[in-house]
Amino acid sequence: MHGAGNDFVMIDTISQRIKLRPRDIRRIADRRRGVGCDQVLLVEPPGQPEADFRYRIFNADGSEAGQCGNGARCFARFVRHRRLTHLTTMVVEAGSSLMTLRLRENHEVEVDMGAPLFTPADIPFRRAETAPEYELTAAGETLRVGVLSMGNPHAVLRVNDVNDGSLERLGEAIRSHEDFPEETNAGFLEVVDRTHVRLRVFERGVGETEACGSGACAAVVYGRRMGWLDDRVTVELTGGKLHIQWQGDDSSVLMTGPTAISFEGTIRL
Ligand SMILES: N[C@@H](CCC[C@H](N)C(=O)O)C(=O)O
Repeated sequence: MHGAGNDFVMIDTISQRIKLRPRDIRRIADRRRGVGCDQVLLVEPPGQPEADFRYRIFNADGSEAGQCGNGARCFARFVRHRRLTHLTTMVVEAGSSLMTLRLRENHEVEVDMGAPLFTPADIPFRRAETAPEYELTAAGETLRVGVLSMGNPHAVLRVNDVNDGSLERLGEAIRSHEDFPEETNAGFLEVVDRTHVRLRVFERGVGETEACGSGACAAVVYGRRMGWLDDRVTVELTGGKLHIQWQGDDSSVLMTGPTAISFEGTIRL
C-alpha cells in the first residue's frame, strides 16, 4: 500500500502466526531483492481494552518506530479491506499512544495523531530546556530547528526552497546528529503562505521518502508555534498532499490524506 507515495508492506498477524526478525524486515523492504517499501507494518490484536487493534512499524533498516502517520491511514483501509473489522472509526495502539482513525470518502482517512510532545526528554533530544526552536550545528552549519515528538522524533528546518541541492547532505547530518540519542526524522519546510507549505523529509531508518505523515504534522506544529501558519494547512510533499489541522497547545493534530492498495500476495522468506 502507499499513502502519498510513502509505501508499506502490510502484514496481518491476527489471522496468521508470524514472527519477523529485523533481517526479515530488511529483506522484505529491499527494493532490489525483496518486495520493496519504506516501512513494514504489522497488524496485531490490541494490548489495551480501549483499542481495536495494535500496529507495529518497522523501518526499511529493521528498526522499530513509535509512529507512522501515512501508515496509520493505510492501516485503517487495510483492516477494512481484509474484513478484520466492520468499523469505520477505530482506535489503534501505536507504540504507547492511542490514535483514532476515521475512514472518509474516496479512500481518504483522517487520523487523530494525538498531541505533540515538546519536553526534550520525551522526544528524546539532548537539551535541558523546552523551546519552540533550538540551535543545532550540523554539516558545519549552525541551524535553527523546531524539535518535537509526534510519537516519534522530528527536527524541522525552515528553508526558502525545498528543491535546494544541499538538503540531502543536511538531512543526513540532522538525522544522525548526536543530540538525538535515538536519531530523528529531518524535515525541510518551505512556507508558501499561511495555509500552504512544501515539505521534504529524510526519515530515520529509511532515507528520503515521498511523504511522511508524522513529519507533515510536526512541520505544521512547528510553523504554527512560530506564528507562520494558520490552524489548517495543506502540506505538499513529493508524493502528494496531506491536510493538517492543529488548534495549538494540548490539542490533537488531525491529518487527512489518501490511501492506495498497490497489490496483494504471499511472501515466502
Ligand atoms: N513514514 C512515517 C514515519 C515512519 C517512522 C519514522 N521513519 C521513524 O523512524 O520515526 C510517517 O508517515 O509518519
